[in-house]
Amino acid sequence: MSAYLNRAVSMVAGNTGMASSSSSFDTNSISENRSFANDKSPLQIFVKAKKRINDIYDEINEYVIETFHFVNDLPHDIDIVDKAEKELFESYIFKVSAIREVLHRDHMKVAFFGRTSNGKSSVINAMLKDKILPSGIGHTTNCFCQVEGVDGEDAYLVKEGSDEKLNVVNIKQLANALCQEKLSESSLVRIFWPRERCHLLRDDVVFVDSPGVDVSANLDDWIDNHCLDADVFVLVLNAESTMTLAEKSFFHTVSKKLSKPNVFVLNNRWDAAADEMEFQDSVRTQHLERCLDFLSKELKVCSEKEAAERVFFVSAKETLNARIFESKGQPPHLGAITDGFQTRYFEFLDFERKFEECISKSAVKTKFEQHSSRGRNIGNDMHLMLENIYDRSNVMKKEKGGVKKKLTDRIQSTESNLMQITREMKQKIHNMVEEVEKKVSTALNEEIWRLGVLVDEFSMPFHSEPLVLNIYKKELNAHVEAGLGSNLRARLSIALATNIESAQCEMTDRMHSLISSETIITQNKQILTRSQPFEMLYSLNCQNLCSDFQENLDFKFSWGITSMINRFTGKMKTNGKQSLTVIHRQGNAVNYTSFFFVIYFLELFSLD
Ligand SMILES: Nc1nc2c(ncn2[C@@H]2O[C@H](COP(=O)(O)OP(=O)(O)OP(=O)(O)O)[C@@H](O)[C@H]2O)c(=O)[nH]1
Repeated sequence: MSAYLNRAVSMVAGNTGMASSSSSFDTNSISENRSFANDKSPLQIFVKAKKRINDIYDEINEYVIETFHFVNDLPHDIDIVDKAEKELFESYIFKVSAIREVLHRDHMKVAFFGRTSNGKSSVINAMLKDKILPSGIGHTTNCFCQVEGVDGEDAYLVKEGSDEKLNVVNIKQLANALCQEKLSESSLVRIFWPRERCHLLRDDVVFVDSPGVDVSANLDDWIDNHCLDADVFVLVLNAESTMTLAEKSFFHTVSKKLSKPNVFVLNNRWDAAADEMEFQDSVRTQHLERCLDFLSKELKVCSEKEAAERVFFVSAKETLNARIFESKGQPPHLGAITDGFQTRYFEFLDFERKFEECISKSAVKTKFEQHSSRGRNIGNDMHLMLENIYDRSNVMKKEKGGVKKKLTDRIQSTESNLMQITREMKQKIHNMVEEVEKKVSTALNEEIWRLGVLVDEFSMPFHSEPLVLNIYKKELNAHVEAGLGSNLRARLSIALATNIESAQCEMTDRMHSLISSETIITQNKQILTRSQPFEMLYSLNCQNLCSDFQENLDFKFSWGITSMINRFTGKMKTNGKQSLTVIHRQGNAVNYTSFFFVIYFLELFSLD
């Protein structure tokens, strides 16, 4: 009672209280309240929270998608993230998108219950400031009607199980549409009303009107289908009578299914009490006490103090009338039915403000608390997973760093060893070349000394005829070339081949020591195929060597005998332009030729 008095005093301060006449109606206070309803409405708590949580979820969505793509795009050969983890990251994308969808649809829901004709539809219409739902004497609401805001100018309704949008131009049409259909009591008709016509719809409040609780035994179904997501319940009572068992038992069931539902009680038709002014206070006290007891002691949904802020005495019909006049630019008190309109009207405004505060806070809590904790959990889970991945990649980085260092060190040591081996091998090759040169030179020298034998073996008959002589020379050259070649091959090939093979083996062994055994196995085949048998080729081409030789069958040699002896003994350097001494000798031409060859070859292959 005291709460009521405080409320009444605060609302009508400066006026004559409940008995004030409709003519002294304070229009300034009303417009103040109206602007409050629009701009500073407690519903903004929900509206802002919804915007904020949607923004947060947009960010979470970006984060989740970006993370998934990052994880998914990691090279497959890098074993940091396994398949299960990738799938988990992907699952967060679906989770977040599902939550975002729910969030976009989230609204504040208020459901109205009470006996038939108590004025449920009238209360909703008064709150929406328009005759949206049909109301009248008798059972007018035959199913659940949900009024929700929609963008645009056109109102329409959608029946349960259908996507068809039925145009609704006016209330009569809506009433007809609802009556024509044989709808079950617990079915739902959704009425979409332009949200700009009412701030409650604009701010995402959804109203649910119900058939009278006295006309159905299916209360459980009603609760399951229409009440579980409701943020606020309004019990609309008829102030002309007392609360019935049906009304009480419905809310008992609600409070069993939902933990501490927010229940407001409207003692509607309070205008009727004005007809019996002398009993008004006592009736009010009686109703109030019963309602407070019902909320705090029977349902136990709130304390007695809180309950005092949830019980109101209003006239929905009057409020609706006032608002309709107001919307036409006329004074609201024209809608008054009886005396005390201003008090009842303010009490209705007070109900609306408390209702808005309650529904806004409750919806933020019930709708967004869960989503925000889910968002936090998703963020935390992903953070944890990414940290694990980060730790793993750090370990891997360390390992790879170690391997890289080992390899770099190995490359450096291999490079320096390779340079060392290359140097040594170059030296070895150089030595071998020198040795080969020496051996070839020695062998060639010896063979040249033995040229006489080769020439002696040449048995072609000699003739001084120039033509025959040319053929003779050619054959002799070929004979010497073949003989010298085969002699050199016999003397040098094996020794040189052995030498080269051992050098090759040494080189291969030393190269093997530089590379790992596995690499050797894979490379061995190639190395083997590359090692061809060593073969020596002696290309003497006597024909060319002797091309500048002009025989003189008169045997007029220009070298002196001493210098020739010096030449044979190697004491004398030759430049191919020695003075010649003439020797005259008749006899065996073969011997002369032989002699000549020896001298000539000695001059050619002189190693000086
Ligand atoms: N005097 C007076 N009449 C009211 C008030 N509220 C509603 N009525 C009238 O009561 C009748 C029933 O109102 P409704 O709003 O249809 O009641 P309801 O609870 O929705 O009824 P159902 O839809 O049948 O369950 C209508 O004729 C209204 O004009 C009020 O505050 N004062």
